[in-house]
Amino acid sequence: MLKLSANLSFLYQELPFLDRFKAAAKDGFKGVEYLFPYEWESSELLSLLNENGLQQVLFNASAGDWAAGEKGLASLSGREQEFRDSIFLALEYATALQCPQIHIMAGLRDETISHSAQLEIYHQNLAFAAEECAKRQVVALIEPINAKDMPGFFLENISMAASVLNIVDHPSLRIQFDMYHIQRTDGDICLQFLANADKIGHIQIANPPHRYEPGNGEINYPYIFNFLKSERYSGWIGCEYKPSTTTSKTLGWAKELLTQ
Ligand SMILES: O=C(O)C(=O)[C@H](O)CO
Ligand SMILES: [Mg+2]
Repeated sequence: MLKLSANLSFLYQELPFLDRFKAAAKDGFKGVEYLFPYEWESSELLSLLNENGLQQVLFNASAGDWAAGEKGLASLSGREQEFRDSIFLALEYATALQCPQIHIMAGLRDETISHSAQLEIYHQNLAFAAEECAKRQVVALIEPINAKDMPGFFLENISMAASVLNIVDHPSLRIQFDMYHIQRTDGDICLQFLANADKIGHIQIANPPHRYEPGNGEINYPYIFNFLKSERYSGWIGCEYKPSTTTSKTLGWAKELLTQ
């Protein structure tokens, strides 16, 4: 059976953040994910998870100065210590929230150094993060993000993510396969999934062109869900979409999956 997680940074934005846990549980979600937990105490977040019978599925390691446009630290020259500190902090939260995976964003291409030099930094930082994650039974995830939404993002497509995993070669490092980004960058969602199935740790969904809910856009999600069932995908599927109306009204497509 497919397991859906509510991404609370995207869904239920009609509510204050801490109220979104209850709303997600009321709609039938058993898991939640979101961008960053760091402005709240982990004890407060843990109480909300427990009160609402929810599992924390994923959150991101700090991505640098997000408000100033930074998109991760993992490939940035001269930021190695900050990167390591971001992993230690993420792992403290992951342990407290019993969260099995963290997403580590690559950062933007730095044109002041060569691509290969930046790639080498990325590999080394990910090897460090994977090793630290393994000590806590946490999986580190990397996600290719489409260049139309995030120009200059260093990890630009699924084949680059696969090649990074081949080089770093650590069992605690896997791909966050966001179908919205895959569709906008490469297409061939099912074939890309099959080619990389052994490397995929987490899936996220939204429907192009507007990043709306599955039932509203160009990807045929009923076909994709049947495909994932036939492939016996057993990880979580994060609903990381922009609801086209209030969130609960966009969940018609998920009724069967949320009531199982
Ligand atoms: O935007 C996405 O698709 C993500 O999953 C990141 O965590 C945030 O940019
Ligand atoms: Mg995503």
